[in-house]
Amino acid sequence: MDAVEVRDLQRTYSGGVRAVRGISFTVGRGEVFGLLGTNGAGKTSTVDVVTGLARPSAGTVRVLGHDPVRDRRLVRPRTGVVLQSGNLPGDLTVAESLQMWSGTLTRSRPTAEVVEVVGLQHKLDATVKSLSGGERRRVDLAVALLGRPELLVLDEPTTGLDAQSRRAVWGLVRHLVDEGTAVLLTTHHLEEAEELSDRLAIMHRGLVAAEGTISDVVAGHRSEIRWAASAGRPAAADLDPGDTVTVDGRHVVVRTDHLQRSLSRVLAWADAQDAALPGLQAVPASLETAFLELAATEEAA
Ligand SMILES: Nc1ncnc2c1ncn2[C@@H]1O[C@H](COP(=O)(O)OP(=O)(O)OP(=O)(O)O)[C@@H](O)[C@H]1O
Repeated sequence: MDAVEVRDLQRTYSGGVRAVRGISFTVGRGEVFGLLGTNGAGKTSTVDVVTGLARPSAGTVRVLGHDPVRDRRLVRPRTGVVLQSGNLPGDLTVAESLQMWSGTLTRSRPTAEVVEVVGLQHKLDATVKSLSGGERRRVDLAVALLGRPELLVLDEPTTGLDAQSRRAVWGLVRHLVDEGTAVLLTTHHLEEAEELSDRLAIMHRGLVAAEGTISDVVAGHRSEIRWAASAGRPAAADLDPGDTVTVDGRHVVVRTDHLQRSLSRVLAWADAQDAALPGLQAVPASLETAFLELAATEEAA
C-alpha cells in the first residue's frame, strides 16, 4: 500500500476558483515525492487535502490507507507535517515546546535525540519567538519528527534557511527515507527537488504538467548553447540537423538534443569565421530548463 494515493483530485473554492482540476499521484513508502509548480498552481490546495485540513471537491485521497479527514485520529499520529507557517506558541522555550508535543504522542522519540538531529542543542532555553526564521524552521521539523512519522509532509521546508542548514535538512530527510519514511515535499527550489526527489510532479494551473523521475521529466527538453548576439549567428546549414537557432534578447541560442555534437559544430563555425563567442555557455537540459518550458506553455490554461 502506498503512503499517499491521490486519484482525480479536484478542489474548487467558493467563488468558483478551480485550484486543482483533476490530478493523480502516489507516494510510496521510503520515497520522496516532490510536488513542484508555478505560483498558484495548486500545490498548497493539494497538500491541505493530504494533511486532512480540507476535503476534496471531487476525487479521492488515501493516506496510509485511510481517509485523512474521516480517519484523522488514525492518520494524524502517523504523519509529520511541516507547513509554511509554523504555529508553535512563541512564549514557550524550545525545550518546553518539544516536551509539550512529546506528551501528546503515544510513541515519541526522545526529545534529546530530535534536538541533536536538527542541531538545536544550543537553543533549548530560548523562547520560540526569539529564534531566527531558520531556527524556527528547525523547531518545526523537530516537532514533526517526534512522532516517528511514517509519512512526512514538508511544505517548503528550507525556505529561509542558509545554505549550510539547508544541506543539513537534506541530510536529515535522506536519513529518514533510508529508515522507510515516505516524504511529500513541496518546494520552489529546483536544486532541492533534484537533490531529494525520487519522483516528482510539476503542477501548472491546477493540473500535473509533467511527472516521473527527474530523467523522465527532463527527457524531451533540449539543451542550449548561447553566446552574445554581437558575435553573430550561424546559418542552419552550419549546425547539426534538427538544431534551432534564435536570438533571445542579447543572446544567440541554439537548442539541441545532442549538446556535445552541436557544440563542436558551433565552435567549428566560429573558427571558420575567426570569431570569438563572448559569454559562451553550454547548458544541458535540466529540471530548471524543463520547469521553465512547462511554465511558459499555455496548453493547461
Ligand atoms: N481560500 C481560497 N479561496 C479562493 N481561492 C483560493 C483560496 N486558496 C487558494 N486559492 C486560489 O487557488 C489557486 C491555487 O492556490 P495554491 O495556494 O494551492 O497554489 P500554490 O501552488 O501553493 O501556490 P504558491 O506556489 O504561490 O504558494 C490560486 O489561484 C489561489 O489564488
